[in-house]
Amino acid sequence: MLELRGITAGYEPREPVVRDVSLTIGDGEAVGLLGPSGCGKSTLARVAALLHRPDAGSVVIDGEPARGWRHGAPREQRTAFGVVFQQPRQSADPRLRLRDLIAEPLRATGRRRAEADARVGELAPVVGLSDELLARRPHEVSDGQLQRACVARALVLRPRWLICDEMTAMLDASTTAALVGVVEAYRRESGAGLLAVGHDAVLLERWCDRVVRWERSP
Ligand SMILES: Nc1ncnc2c1ncn2[C@@H]1O[C@H](COP(=O)(O)OP(=O)(O)OP(=O)(O)O)[C@@H](O)[C@H]1O
Repeated sequence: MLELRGITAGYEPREPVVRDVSLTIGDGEAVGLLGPSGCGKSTLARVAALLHRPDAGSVVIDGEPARGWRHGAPREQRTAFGVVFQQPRQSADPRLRLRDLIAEPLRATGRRRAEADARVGELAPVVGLSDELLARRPHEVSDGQLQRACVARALVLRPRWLICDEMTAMLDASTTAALVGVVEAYRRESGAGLLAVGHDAVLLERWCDRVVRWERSP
């Protein structure tokens, strides 16, 4: 179970964008978070993935409170999360070929080249990337192709939890369907839970077991 308990968070301690929000995601559950632009959904998603330290409240992962944030989080907690953001170009190192971008979390956690190559070889067809695309750098591929690589990168360590922050906002209908299908296939096989943030009520209602709606900044 992933629990967000009484989270207050933002960028100015005196003006939090998220105030005292609690949300629980059960094992294997898919929860959608809908709300207007600027209400703090991405901020909460980043707190859930241990990427943003809240001003108050706690994140409890399978009964254990988060023991740090970003690189200060212990590896086993940090790597329990796979995260996909809206803008693949902002989260992709422009120097890396797609195959290295997907393998980045494996290299960062000290896995050998052969293991990384094998895992990338397994994931590339799942997300629909050919060998030729894997050899390209981000500026040589479309946003949809880059987002396919970012989804593979999010799955590469076999996370227990997926946090998808407007993962499909920039994508056409067929790439959206393909990537939601990839996430769902992974969840069926692994039992991972999901927090999917977005604006598209139709998509989230179809995708998730439960949708939480924020009307305005809580
Ligand atoms: N790095 C930052 N520094 C300062 N303020 C920020 C930062 N990131 C977001 N904000 C502000 O925090 C508020 C909430 O932003 P957030 O991105 O969490 O909202 P959101 O609901 O995800 O919006 P959207 O749907 O448009 O992505 C906004 O007013 C935004 O301007």
